[in-house]
Amino acid sequence: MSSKAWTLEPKSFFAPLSASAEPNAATALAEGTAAGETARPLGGSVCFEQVGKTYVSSAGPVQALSGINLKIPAGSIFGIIGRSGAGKSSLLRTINRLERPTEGRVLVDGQDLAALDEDGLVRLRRRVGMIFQHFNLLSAKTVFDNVALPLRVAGAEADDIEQRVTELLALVGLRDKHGTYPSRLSGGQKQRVGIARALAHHPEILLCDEATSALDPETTQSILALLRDINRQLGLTVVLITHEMGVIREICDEVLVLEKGRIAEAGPVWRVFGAPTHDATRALLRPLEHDLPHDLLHRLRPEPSATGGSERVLELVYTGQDGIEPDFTRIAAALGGPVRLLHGGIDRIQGHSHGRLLIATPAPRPAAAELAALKLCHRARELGHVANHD
Ligand SMILES: Nc1ncnc2c1ncn2[C@@H]1O[C@H](COP(=O)(O)OP(=O)(O)OP(=O)(O)O)[C@@H](O)[C@H]1O
Repeated sequence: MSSKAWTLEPKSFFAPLSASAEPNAATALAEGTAAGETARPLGGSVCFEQVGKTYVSSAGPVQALSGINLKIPAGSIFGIIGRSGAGKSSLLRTINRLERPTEGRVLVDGQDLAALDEDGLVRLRRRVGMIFQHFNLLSAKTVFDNVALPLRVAGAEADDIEQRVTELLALVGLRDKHGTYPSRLSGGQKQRVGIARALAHHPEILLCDEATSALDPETTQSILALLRDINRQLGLTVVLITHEMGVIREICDEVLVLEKGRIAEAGPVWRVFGAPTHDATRALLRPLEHDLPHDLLHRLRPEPSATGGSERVLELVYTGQDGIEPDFTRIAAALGGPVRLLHGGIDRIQGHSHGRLLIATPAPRPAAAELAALKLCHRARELGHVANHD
């Protein structure tokens, strides 16, 4: 569990993940905070009590959440996973009341969000920052103005805005980008601006909706490093949705698995990932089971992309028996479509082919087992899907 204390942890703690441009920039803000502000009372816990959410759509009611009872401890990094449509965003968005539950209650530090009036809602949104997959920056405004926006809306003085934005840009490693427009930034830099903007009002909770899904693996690592530094140094609760199980394994303390709007299982990551008890969790964890190259693991999803354009990833194993050899012409013919070799290798041992190949194909059929039945390999299985524009 993350420490909620304001004491700074040893720098070496950050070493493995500190890939940000200014790796321990969070320290600067924490130190600045300690000098310039009074420490806040510790906060940032979230409690869901029997939460349900039913949307009314033209096609009829859609039950997105049902019977959610859960506590997110203050100061933790909490992951929410589940298949597409499981209710992850609906649940996350109840924490800043972008969605209102149709049943039950959501409490932030014991305060029932349903009871908030308009002023209370404004205060809540300052306590709960949010970052998004596509960053949601204003393209006609500079980095400085994007980060300053929530402070301006709140009526802050120009000097205070200048000081806070400068602190925030140092925190996220973008000191030299004040006057740059978003179109001139990389994806990782845009997300850093999004993080700085979300932290403008010293929130106690940071909600992250697929915050690294649009980023390459290396940039993902640097954003995760930043989120973890922020969590450790500022004591902020981080609640994140991701399709990338590696992200959960890397930085989360606890994880919730949602399945069809209900809790499949929840608990410390070591326990849920170490001994999953629900089929939905096992399906989500399948990509982690394989010894895959890092970039491929990062892109692998348990299901095809909802918007189309993804390829199946198949593992073909050769054990040297029966003279079976990798034959791409026959494999492509069996799949009825093109095949890309992603990874793998074959050794020749006393004239027999041994090894493993990972291939990608847009062909939805046949099932992996049929490739073995056709003697195109000894064993085959489907590992998941990758978007072919990745
Ligand atoms: N505004 C809405 N009106 C009607 N139905 C909705 C609305 N928002 C979400 N839903 C439905 O509620 C269910 C849960 O959606 P939600 O976006 O919370 O799932 P999710 O797990 O975040 O999915 P994804 O991973 O694809 O983003 C889905 O069936 C979705 O179609």
